[in-house]
Amino acid sequence: MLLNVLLIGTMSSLGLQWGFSDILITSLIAIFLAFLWYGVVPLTYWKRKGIPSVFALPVLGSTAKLALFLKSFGQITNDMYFQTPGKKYVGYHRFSQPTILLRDPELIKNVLNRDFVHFDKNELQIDEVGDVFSGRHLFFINGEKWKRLRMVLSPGFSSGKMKSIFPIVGEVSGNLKAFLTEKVDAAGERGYAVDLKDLCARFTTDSVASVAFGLQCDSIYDPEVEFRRMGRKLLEPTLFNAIMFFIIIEMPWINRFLKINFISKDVKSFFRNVVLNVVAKREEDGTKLNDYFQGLIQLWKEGKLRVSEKPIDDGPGGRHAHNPKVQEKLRKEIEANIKQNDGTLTYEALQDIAYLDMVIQGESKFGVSLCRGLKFHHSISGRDVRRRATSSKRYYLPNPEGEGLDGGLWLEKGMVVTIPIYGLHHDPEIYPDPEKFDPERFSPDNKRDKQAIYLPFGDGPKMCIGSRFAMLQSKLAVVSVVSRFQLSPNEKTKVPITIDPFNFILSSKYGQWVTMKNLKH
Ligand code: HEM
Repeated sequence: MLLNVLLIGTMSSLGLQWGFSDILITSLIAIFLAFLWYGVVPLTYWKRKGIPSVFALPVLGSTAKLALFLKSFGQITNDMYFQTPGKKYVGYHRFSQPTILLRDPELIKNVLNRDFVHFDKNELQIDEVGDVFSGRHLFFINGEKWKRLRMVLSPGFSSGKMKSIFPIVGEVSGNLKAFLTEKVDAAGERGYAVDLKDLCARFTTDSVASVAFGLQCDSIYDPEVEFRRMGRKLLEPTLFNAIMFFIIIEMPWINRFLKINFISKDVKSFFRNVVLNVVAKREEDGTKLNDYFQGLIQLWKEGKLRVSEKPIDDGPGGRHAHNPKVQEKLRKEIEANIKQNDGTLTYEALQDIAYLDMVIQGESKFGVSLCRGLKFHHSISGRDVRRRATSSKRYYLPNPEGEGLDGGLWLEKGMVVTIPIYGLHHDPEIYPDPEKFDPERFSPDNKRDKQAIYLPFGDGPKMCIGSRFAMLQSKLAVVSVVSRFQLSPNEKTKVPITIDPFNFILSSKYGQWVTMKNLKH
């Protein structure tokens, strides 16, 4: 357009008269040139650099199906991962933006851990002033601000802290068991058909409300309570939300101007009020609970939650869980463990049930499962982890075709590197028969050599801060359900799961249906 205006201006200043058709033709030429300049020329980037790349359409790039909401984030990177076997990394385009898809486990480990200093910034652009809720969330902030907040929050997720909140999550999982017992007993022989995706979200809501705010919200019994409604709204897979999330995630350079809020106003104001009310109530009656919120109030009083940029001193079925044999083995281990501990389940005993760990890890490899449903935030493991090259010192990636070859790539500052977790977890070279639900892959011995490529919580200094909490509540929920009920697929169960393309987290479109029955003794 600018070119068009300049052309028209130049022609007018030369005294040439313009008719409608002249203006139309000039405009079309200007649009065509802009299309070439912004939509086509950037696609030659990888060829110019001599780096293999995946197909990209002009303007829409390699992620066209994502832009058209035909596939989800995770599926798109997964497709690119499987189109490029044998490469250490390849180039692709998010619109016209050149981006790296990193495939090699060793390079992935370096980017996430050893060379983190080169990649310590998030690529997402959330307006910190206009969208205080998300803009100041650990997940979105960068550099020194991130480092400081991460350090302050980390003790709240230590194993010691998990032990202290164990009884609180234990109580919620007790509610889950009581609720299911009522339903399964009432359903009799035909069993109780339930969507695990929804049930796990309700369990998570109750457990987060208890642990974080000391609130009993009972969404297990009443799915329409406001806490749950607002939580659901936060990530509702509507077309509008899908477009907003798409802009925030895939077009962060546009969001710098649009300043889209990650969380809608009513959800924000609801949770803001929850926080203010809880603080006011505790201040008023002097209550001090052993929950996460009490820790935050303390940090806030000490001024430690102020996000500062001041540098800090570092100092020193068959294929999934319906599998009856797996259920049986798990049940036996749980029973043996509880028996050993005089009929109670302690925090330490829960950590000792090795097979429980293996089942949950086997499940989370799939990305969508009973345990994955237990996440409370946008778990992005089904999507991918991304890092942006930020250091003033440039970063070098070796030749993508193999060891010892000349020629690699100096990453330009700002270049985004994508780590295709879903693809890695489904690669038959890494996990033979990858779609098979097989907890044995995660036995202590087998797990050791998979460490670099088992990344449900990411890795390195930015690894999921809530992983211990996620595991704790997953374990407690699985124990409550498996020790009491037999799970089997029903006519609504979809295998394989259909991924919802409108949802920016990996989520099954039609839920995860099972039928629960009382165990036969
Ligand atoms: C099954 C459940 C969960 C999964 C699979 C999951 C997965 C992830 C992944 C893959 C990352 C990105 C890590 C990286 O960039 O290397 C992440 C980051 C994060 N997760 Fe989780 N998560 C889960 C549950 C939770 C819970 C329960 C909380 C909070 C209580 C939480 C809080 C966070 C935060 C704050 C970050 C950003 C950390 C940072 O940038 O320093 N997550 N999570």
